[in-house]
Amino acid sequence: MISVRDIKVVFGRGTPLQKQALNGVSLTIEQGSFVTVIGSNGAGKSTLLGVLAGDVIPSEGQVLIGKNEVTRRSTAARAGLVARVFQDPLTGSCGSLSIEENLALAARRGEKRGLAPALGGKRRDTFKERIAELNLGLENRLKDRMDLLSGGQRQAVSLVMATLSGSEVLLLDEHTAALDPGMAEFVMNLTQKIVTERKLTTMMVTHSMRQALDYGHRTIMLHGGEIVLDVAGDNRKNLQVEDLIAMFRKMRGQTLDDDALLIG
Ligand SMILES: Nc1ncnc2c1ncn2[C@@H]1O[C@H](COP(=O)(O)OP(=O)(O)OP(=O)(O)O)[C@@H](O)[C@H]1O
Repeated sequence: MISVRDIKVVFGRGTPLQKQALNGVSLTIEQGSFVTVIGSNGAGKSTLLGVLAGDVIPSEGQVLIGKNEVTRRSTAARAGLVARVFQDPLTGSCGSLSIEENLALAARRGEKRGLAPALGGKRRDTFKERIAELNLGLENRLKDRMDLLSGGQRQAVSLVMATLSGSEVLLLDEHTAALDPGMAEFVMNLTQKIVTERKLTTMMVTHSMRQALDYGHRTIMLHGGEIVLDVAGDNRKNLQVEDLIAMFRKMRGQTLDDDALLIG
């Protein structure tokens, strides 16, 4: 479960560039619920993920992950609670380490022990099984360096890594935006499968209105650091991509020139 209460974030306080990125955001996401997050550029989406991951410490408000109050805990201190997959396939895994070394590190996230014991025979078998489930043939390449993989393969492995330490919260920051459409769909279907099987409480930021409505249980829209739309159930089922685009237009008070991008 994730619960944020009246979160306020101000960047560059007291400078001419002062920016209120989040302005009193409150949100509760039940255990196992998958929420998609949309909003125009600068709406505060990444800042909200940062508040949950620990990159951004809010000036006001409270963040709870499960029963843990983590508002002021560093990213490292909450690493065992929260897993994250980024837009750039090169972020979040280490290119110069092998696939299995990356998996071993991910399995030990939030712990202090070294790498060596993490790569014992039993662990290796588990990694092999988990990677084989991707059906990408990577189970025979566990000793290959991570930077030999394509962007899509790397995101698929990153998703497996995100589930290895037992974190119950998964944060996805436009994790398919850099992939070609076919690979993006593969990674999205994989995401849905992993989230459902492992009952992960998930928040996914996307610029694709289609993805926002097709995946998950609930959609929120941020604008100007505030939640301006929060839909689930039948209300969400009845919502069309065109409705979301119309809301974007209304919020921005202008015609979008990148509708095609948003629909994709
Ligand atoms: N570290 C920072 N220092 C100063 N301003 C920041 C910082 N991070 C974000 N901002 C500002 O806060 C606002 C919200 O940014 P944020 O990155 O959360 O938006 P976003 O909705 O993720 O946008 P995008 O879709 O463009 O990624 C923006 O005006 C941004 O310029």
